[in-house]
Amino acid sequence: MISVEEALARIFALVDPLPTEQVPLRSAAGRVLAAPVTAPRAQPPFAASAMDGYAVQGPVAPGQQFTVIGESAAGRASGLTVGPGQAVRIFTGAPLPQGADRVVIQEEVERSESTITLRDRLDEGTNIRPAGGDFKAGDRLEPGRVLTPNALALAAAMGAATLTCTRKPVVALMATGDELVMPGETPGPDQIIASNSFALAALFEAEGAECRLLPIARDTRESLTAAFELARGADLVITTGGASVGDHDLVGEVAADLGMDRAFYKVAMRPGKPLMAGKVRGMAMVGLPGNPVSSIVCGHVFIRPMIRRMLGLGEAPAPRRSLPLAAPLPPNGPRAHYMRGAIAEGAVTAFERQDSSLLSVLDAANALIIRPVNDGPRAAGEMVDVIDL
Ligand SMILES: Nc1nc2c(c(=O)[nH]1)N[C@H]1C(S)=C(S)[C@@H](COP(=O)(O)OP(=O)(O)OC[C@H]3O[C@@H](n4cnc5c(N)ncnc54)[C@H](O)[C@@H]3O)O[C@H]1N2
Ligand code: MOO
Repeated sequence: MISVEEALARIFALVDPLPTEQVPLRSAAGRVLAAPVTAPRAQPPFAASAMDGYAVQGPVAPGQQFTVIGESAAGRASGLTVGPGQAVRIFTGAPLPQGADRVVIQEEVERSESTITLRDRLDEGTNIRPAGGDFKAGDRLEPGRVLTPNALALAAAMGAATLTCTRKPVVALMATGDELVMPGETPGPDQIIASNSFALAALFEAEGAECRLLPIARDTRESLTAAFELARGADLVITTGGASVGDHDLVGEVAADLGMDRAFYKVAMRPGKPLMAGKVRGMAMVGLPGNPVSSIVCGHVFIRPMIRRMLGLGEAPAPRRSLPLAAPLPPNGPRAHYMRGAIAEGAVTAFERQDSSLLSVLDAANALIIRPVNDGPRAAGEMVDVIDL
């Protein structure tokens, strides 16, 4: 058995960043930017008013009077030059007239015909947004980042109608097992309802992948081979179940028959021991254990980082942070233990029941507590690493 770290390194080695494609700005939310966006001009392109009021030449004092000589509105500059004693009526976002160095807001002004008189209390600011105050021509949105709503607005302001993004990894999810039926179907007395793929698809799609749920493969060579056939064209095939040592655990054998180049089988972790990975027919393949919690924990620990690598976001394990324990923990055994836990008031507690079949416990959890191999007993207050769920 190899360590979690070694397994992750070998998983990273199975994939490369995917090619890029052009994506309309409107569809680019959550995508990974793969080429810089460069501003062809500054924003604002001209010095602009930040308020509705009057553009004048300073300094200003209460009681001072100006003659209004014209108007500058957003999208319609005045074309005028403001001299001493002159004012241009101006609105938020409008270009500042030549000669003006201050906008007096209209609340601070008494207007009569074409004369304004400044009131007693004048604010300090100029109320002017300098040209290029937001960004300058040549400023860039750097690639290798996820396009958040804020980044999309910035790209739009730079005038980019189409963005170069990394292609979405296509992940084929293959649940295996004679006992499984789909939600909505009526299970026989000795059947259960398939759940793993729904969590995994949601996790991977949130990370930027496109998931295809294949029909459930039965525990026969024929059915598994047919399912692998249906996975063709995917970047990554994820199987769940059939990974262990039982007589009906055929995923490894069938993958081997299909020419799998195996990177490893079995990892010193709990849950997730019977994990396998390699390449099959040009696709990366990871075989996850069937126990729902095992498959989902492996999804967090291995597959999400793998998808990020395919998206060109580097090679980093799942982010972790350090938190104090709210209750003591017994010593750990020879496998790294990813314990389901709950964070409350800045401290984390492991659930009593840690069996890898318990989806109700996983749903109640908001963290995985990482216990290193052969970690000793831990007292309340000691720091542990956690992955937020
Ligand atoms: N003699 C041994 N037995 C087992 C070992 C071992 O080392 N020696 N390892 C155990 C561990 S650890 C795990 S994890 C499981 C993993 O086994 P498989 O990957 O072969 O998974 P299955 O046997 O197919 O299923 C396990 C369990 O999960 C249920 N399952 C499977 N797929 C789904 C799904 N898509 N949705 C919901 N539930 C699913 C399945 O019905 C079983 O109950 O092996 C241990 N055994
Ligand atoms: O590794 Mo199994 O995943 O402990 O339940």
